[in-house]
Amino acid sequence: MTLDSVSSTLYEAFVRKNPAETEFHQAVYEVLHAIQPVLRRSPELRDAAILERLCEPERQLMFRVVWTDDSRRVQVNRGFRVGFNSALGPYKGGLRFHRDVTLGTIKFLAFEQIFKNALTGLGIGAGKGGSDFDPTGRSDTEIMSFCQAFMTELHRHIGPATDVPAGDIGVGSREIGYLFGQYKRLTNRYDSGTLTGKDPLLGGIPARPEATGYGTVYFLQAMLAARGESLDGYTAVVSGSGNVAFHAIAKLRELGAVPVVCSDSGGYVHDPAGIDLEVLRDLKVTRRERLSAYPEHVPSARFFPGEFPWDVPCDVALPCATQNELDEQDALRLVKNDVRAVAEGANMPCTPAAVQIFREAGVALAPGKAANAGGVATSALEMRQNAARDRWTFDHTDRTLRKVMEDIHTECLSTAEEHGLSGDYVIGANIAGFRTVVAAMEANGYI
Ligand SMILES: NC(=O)C1=CN([C@@H]2O[C@H](COP(=O)(O)OP(=O)(O)OC[C@H]3O[C@@H](n4cnc5c(N)ncnc54)[C@H](O)[C@@H]3O)[C@@H](O)[C@H]2O)C=CC1
Ligand SMILES: O=C(O)CCC(=O)C(=O)O
Repeated sequence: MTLDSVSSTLYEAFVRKNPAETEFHQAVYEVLHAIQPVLRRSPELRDAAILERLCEPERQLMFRVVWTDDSRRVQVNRGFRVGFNSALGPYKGGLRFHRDVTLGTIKFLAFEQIFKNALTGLGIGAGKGGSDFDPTGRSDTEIMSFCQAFMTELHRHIGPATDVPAGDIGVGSREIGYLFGQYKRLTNRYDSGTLTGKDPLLGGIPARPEATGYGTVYFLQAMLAARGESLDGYTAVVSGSGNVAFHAIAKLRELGAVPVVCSDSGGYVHDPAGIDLEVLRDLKVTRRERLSAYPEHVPSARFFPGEFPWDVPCDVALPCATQNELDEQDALRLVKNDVRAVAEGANMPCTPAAVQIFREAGVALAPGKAANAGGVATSALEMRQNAARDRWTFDHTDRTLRKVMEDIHTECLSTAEEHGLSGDYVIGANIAGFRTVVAAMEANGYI
């Protein structure tokens, strides 16, 4: 994947300006590469420095988070919130709590969110935040203490019309509840539109926990249908066992596929009979344990410590854990095993070399910014529900989500076709998202 000389000069300047933020560089490079045909057709975009604007966050917050652990020791973490682009609406995107989080991680995630949120068509700008706080092994009171300290600083910068955070890795409805409670205490504002992914008791929309995983599978289903195939009887390999992976596995089973693998940072489990959802829920959701305990409950399953699952033969692969978890060698293994389609439930899980292998092999590849857009889309529906003081049902939300995902699929497909790259969803998603956000920036008077 090479850039033309103008984009290449721009990219080099961008890297100099954002040193050492390699994930951010990777995300920007993919977009620059994908939109080259648009820039060739519309050279005026270069004159308006549209790419320089797009790659520079509108605002970046970095703050100290001080909290006390259960043994009364003072802990200091770093908090982040990046508002990347507000052309389409309030900043929208999740919070990630993970020990590896840096400003560069948050910038990459917020940048991806620009195009993803544009694809939903739901009037949301792009943001992302988080902390290098490591929730592993922390008690419930420690999680609450951290969330309250984090919100003590963040509350000044967010609001239902400004910036609406939600969950991501390490942040689920429990954490959103603690964050929201503190937000209300500090602001004296009790309307529920400032955070999404809330428990329905606090104003959350039903099906938000399911939405990212379900949406990824709806996209995958549409992609297979466009090739005259279906999920029925297909073997699936899913990485991760968190929010996205769990609900992707559930939907795959419902649609007749057999998901035989899931994983966590300790390794992967292979269950040839199909992952048992009740066992998985009990281990990962209820008891927050390691996946290595799965074979204690399902003796026919095997756990592979320290390994990635991509050499298990499958028809469809769904990387749903984290960025760059599937590399060139993994892609070659999947292609050798005749994988039909790959759907990115996670953000940027395939390395650029892996993406290239899938492209050359003609494997249908759904990029995260399209495939996992169901989560943020359903968050936008939650904002709509909250603003109208309404209550949606699970079925209504799920039907709307499915339609949003089918529409995104159609837009990616037709955009790729328009540029002579039929079936290339990476090009289709990037160009379609880019066109929408740039049109909005232009309509706003190029802010
Ligand atoms: N929660 C949401 O609604 C959305 C999440 N995503 C993306 O989906 C991915 C998963 O997020 P969630 O399921 O929400 O998080 P989660 O915290 O519920 O689960 C994360 C999973 O990834 C695994 N994991 C984390 N770091 C890892 C590493 N370094 N190596 C191997 N496995 C690792 C964890 O063990 C866990 O199974 C992330 O890339 C996130 O950005 C994308 C769109 C929306
Ligand atoms: O629901 C949201 O606002 C955030 C979802 C998210 O963080 C993502 O799409 O990666």
